Amino acid sequence: MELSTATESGVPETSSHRVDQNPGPLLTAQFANNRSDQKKAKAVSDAIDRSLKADKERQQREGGIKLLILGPSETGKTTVLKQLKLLYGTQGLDAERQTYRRVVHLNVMKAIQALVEGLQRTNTPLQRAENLEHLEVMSRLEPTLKRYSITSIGAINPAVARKITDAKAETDMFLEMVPAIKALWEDAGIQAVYNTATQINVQDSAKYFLDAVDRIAEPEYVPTDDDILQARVRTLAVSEHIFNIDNVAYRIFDVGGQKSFRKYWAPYFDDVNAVIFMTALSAYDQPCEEDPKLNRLQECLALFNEIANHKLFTSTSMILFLNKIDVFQRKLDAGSLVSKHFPEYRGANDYFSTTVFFQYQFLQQCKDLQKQVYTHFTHATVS
Ligand SMILES: Nc1nc2c(ncn2[C@@H]2O[C@H](COP(=O)(O)OP(=O)(O)OP(=O)(O)O)[C@@H](O)[C@H]2O)c(=O)[nH]1
Ligand SMILES: [Mg+2]
Repeated sequence: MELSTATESGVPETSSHRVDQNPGPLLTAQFANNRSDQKKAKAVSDAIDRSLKADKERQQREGGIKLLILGPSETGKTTVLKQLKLLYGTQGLDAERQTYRRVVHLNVMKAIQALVEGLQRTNTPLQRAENLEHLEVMSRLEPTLKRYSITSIGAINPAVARKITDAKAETDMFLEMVPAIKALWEDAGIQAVYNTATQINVQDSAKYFLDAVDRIAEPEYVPTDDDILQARVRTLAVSEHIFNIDNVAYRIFDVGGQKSFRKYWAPYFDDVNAVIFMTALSAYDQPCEEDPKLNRLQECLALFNEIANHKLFTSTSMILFLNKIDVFQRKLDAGSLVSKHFPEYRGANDYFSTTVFFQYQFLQQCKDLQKQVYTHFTHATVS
């Protein structure tokens, strides 16, 4: 992963204080029964409180450092987790490699489908008339494709079992679509939609996968680490992952970022050492999927406001990843104006000025001026 560091990041060390003897509640009761010894009882009670606190700290220390990866959907939370698996996991991404074969197939089909939708919505003509028959193939397969959806990898999820009924049928469908996918992706009409229509909801990895269709369609195709980093699977449930880094256990939680899944985050907010808050800078010109009237980055700022000022995170380190800087740069290069979506921005439309502006927008959300927010500009799909 490429990190461009604005400030140094860090996770606080837990206290090394240890209380070995816990007086226990029985002792307190004995003292409390004797009125003249109330002072002593209070002292013991305080000792118990201190002891419980120390126990909690020890538990936390022995249970590892707890880190949450939070942020809206599609900002790269699971991608960061994959990077951690590559860096610190015992088997990298091998455990999920086979499952990702199907994910990649689906990603390719959904990418071309989104581009075809964009073509139709923007009334862009195809360059080659003979490609019209491929549009027909696409629309014929669309209802079937809608039924296929992988929403979590490795997790037992009844919804997944219902949706993915037949992996072979899915692969056959992909292979049947390959000629249409290739011809359409090479068509100048589709390329124009990809290059200019930033408003269409096509995934960031579309070009990566569509350029690689021949390799992906090979019978022995096995996804590479890069393929897995680029692949998109919506996270539904909160999942916990344990990494041992320099003999310290890190318990890292990945959550589903869509609005409807955020209600499941709160039970994990206790005793958190650090929060990595993910945001996709490239979303500055995109509407929210759940609420198209809302700008994605505005919605992300509001969510960061909630998290950074949450009462359970007063002493939690806040690490802010301003992610997808590659896509962000590409949009600026294509002439997409930040001021069109953030009218209060009056500066130049270059990378440096705009990133300073966005960083300030995020830091401004934090009401506690003493709170350190460690900021990084990231490109999470670089291996
Ligand atoms: N180009 C580019 N793509 C990225 C970057 N980070 C993540 N992606 C891609 O963005 C897509 C979404 O990433 P995820 O990690 O699944 O997003 P998420 O935040 O976990 O989303 P939810 O699970 O829905 O909450 C994937 O296809 C990733 O490969 C980046 O820095 N640059
Ligand atoms: Mg995810």
